[in-house]
Parts: sequence; C-alpha cells; structure tokens
Amino acid sequence: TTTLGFIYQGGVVLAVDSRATGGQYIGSQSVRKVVEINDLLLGTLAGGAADCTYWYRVLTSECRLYELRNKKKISLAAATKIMNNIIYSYKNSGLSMGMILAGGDMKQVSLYYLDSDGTRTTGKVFSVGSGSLFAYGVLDSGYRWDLTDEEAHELGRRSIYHATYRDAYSGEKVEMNEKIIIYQPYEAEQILLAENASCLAVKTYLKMLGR
Ligand SMILES: C#CCCCC(=O)N[C@@H](Cc1ccccc1)C(=O)N[C@@H](CC(C)C)B(O)O
Repeated sequence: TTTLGFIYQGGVVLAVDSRATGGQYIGSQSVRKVVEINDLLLGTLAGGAADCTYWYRVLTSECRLYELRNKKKISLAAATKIMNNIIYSYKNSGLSMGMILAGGDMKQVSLYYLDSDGTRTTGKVFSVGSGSLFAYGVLDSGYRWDLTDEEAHELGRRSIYHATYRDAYSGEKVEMNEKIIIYQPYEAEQILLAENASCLAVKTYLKMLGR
C-alpha cells in the first residue's frame, strides 16, 4: 500500500493506491483505502487489511454514538483519540495499522497520523505504507502550503503513481478524496434552494448554522 495526505491553503488531499497483497499474491486490485467516517471526517488505511477495515468500522460507529449522545459533531482530535486508545490497548498483540485521518470543523482542516505502535501525531504532510518512501520522494519535492487546488490534486496523484511504479505491494488505481466544499452561509442557502444540491458539506454547514 501507498497512502498519503496533506493539508494546504485550499483544504485537504488524500490519495491512495488500491492493491491488497498476500506475499507475492495480489489479493485485490480494487480496495477502497480512502474511507469516510462522516461527511467532515475522512481517512486512509494501510497495514493489515482485516485490522484496518474492522477498526475503521468501529471508529465510525463510535463517532456516530458520540453525535447521538452529545448532539454535535465529534472533533478530529477526539475521534483520533478514541482510535488511538483502542489501538494502544492492543499494543504488542500483532495489530498492523497505519491511518491518516483528516477533517475538522468548517473553518479549518487538520491531519493526524495513527499507527499500531500507538503513535498519534498531527502534521501537514504524511505518507504511510510500503510505498511511502517512494511517495515522499515526489511529495516532499512538490509540496507547498500555497498550492492551488489543481496543483494539489496533481501532486497527490503523481506521488501515488510513482510509488505504485516502484513498490511491488502498491498498484492499480490511484484514488483520491472528493474536495470538501465550504460555502459561505448565503451561497449554501442559494445552492440548496436553487439546485437542490445533495452536497453533504453544504447540508452539514447549514445544519451547523441551525437552518
Ligand atoms: C491477499 C490477501 C488478503 C489481504 C492480506 C493483507 O492484509 N494484506 C495487507 C498486507 C499485509 C499486512 C500485514 C500482514 C500481512 C499482509 C495489505 O495488502 N495491506 C494493504 C492495505 C489494506 C487496507 C488492503 B497495504 O498496506 O499494502
């Protein structure tokens, strides 16, 4: 696997490959490694396939339970702390996971790195997985905070592509997150009214404003 995430002036980019391997055997060419926890929290998965998919589902239900109990969205810091505490309770028991979690409130985005050693750290740029060193080669040479949306999208795509070229355990597709659209309240109202948009972020934003 090769996964990456970075934040920049325009928001957040997550990019991944789609291969699953068992030794030299390719178990899947179409794994979805960019995952959605809710409409404002996204993540990427690397490591043991069963570990990642199982604990991602547990985290998703924990976040939903938080919302129901507290009547508000969970923060990225709290969601990553829940995941980190669970992972830490299994330390040295053979878990293999490396996750990048991104999102936050509608004003600014942040990025966390979590792994099965118990590391939980925040930052601007992360790459995780067997192909991460190849991805860093492209990512670090192209990353700037003031990238445009197009440059950021291209940097994510190119970094994963070059990693899949050299890393035998990464391959097939490059998948990326959809841009989380942030509108000012007035625009959001107009878009929902005018086009009956199904954009989750717009609906979330209006809900947060109590509309
Ligand atoms: C084949 C097959 C079934 C999947 C086995 C399986 O977990 N493969 C793992 C590699 C691994 C890891 C730890 C122990 C052994 C094998 C894998 O492909 N992980 C990718 C990400 C997940 C989410 C698909 B990537 O990190 O390479």
